[in-house]
Amino acid sequence: MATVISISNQKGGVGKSVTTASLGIGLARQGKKVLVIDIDPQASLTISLGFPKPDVIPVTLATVMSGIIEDNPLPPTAGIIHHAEGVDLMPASIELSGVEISLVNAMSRETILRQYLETIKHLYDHILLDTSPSLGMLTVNALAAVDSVLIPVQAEYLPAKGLELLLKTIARVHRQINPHLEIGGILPTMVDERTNDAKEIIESLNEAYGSRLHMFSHIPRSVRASEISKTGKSIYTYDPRGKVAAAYETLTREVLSVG
Ligand SMILES: Nc1ncnc2c1ncn2[C@@H]1O[C@H](COP(=O)(O)OP(=O)(O)OP(=O)(O)O)[C@@H](O)[C@H]1O
Repeated sequence: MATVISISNQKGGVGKSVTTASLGIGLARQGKKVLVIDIDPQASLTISLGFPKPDVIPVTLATVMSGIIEDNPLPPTAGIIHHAEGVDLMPASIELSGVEISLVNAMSRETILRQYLETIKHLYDHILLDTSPSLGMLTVNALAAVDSVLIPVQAEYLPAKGLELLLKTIARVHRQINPHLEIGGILPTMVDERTNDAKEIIESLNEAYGSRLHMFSHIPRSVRASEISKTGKSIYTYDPRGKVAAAYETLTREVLSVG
């Protein structure tokens, strides 16, 4: 039965999609069966895994979730695409923003995604959810369905209030909808190792959260990593000897070691 992790932060551009793809493919390279699910209507994970036009994909997460909302579910594996580097992908498209609106009036609106995962969890070792930069109903659906949340934080500005808001939302979902929900930890991303600013931000993240949250080893910034979304490849094939590939391999080991 799969462990389910969401990669979440309502701040945009912090490395959620790159982390989901790199951790997912990292786990697949360790022989694990992995499904990555794109829960962002902007579909950046889908695009970065080599589908530049998500709106022409016939079955996406939007179709799957609509089926459950309308009480007419698709077969469990419908729409799942196999990526050349060993992971399965449930793609997103802009139609997901319509699903988010229809969720408002849906019965069991917080658990539609959880209902979907219950039908496919037995097929995988790990399921990773790439959430959108918001704390709306789609993200609540993700938090309601997962075992843990991994929080990428861009080590460029102090995250301060935004992170508190995310932690409060996680605490509320934990209390009201998903008592199994845990915080896996904070992942500092895009760390410019040459600057003192980045080191100071990692230190202040440690001071503020280190005593109550796990801090994963950081992911450095690299030009090669900023290029991968256009290639449809993972960092392991695009820049195999680079420091970002090595850092995501370390993250993969850290995630495996906590189960
Ligand atoms: N380690 C890195 N070094 C350099 N650039 C990176 C790195 N990781 C991600 N990027 C770049 O930063 C940008 C944002 O990354 P990504 O799309 O993963 O963030 P996101 O949090 O998923 O964004 P959104 O909130 O819009 O979904 C992308 O252009 C990506 O290529």
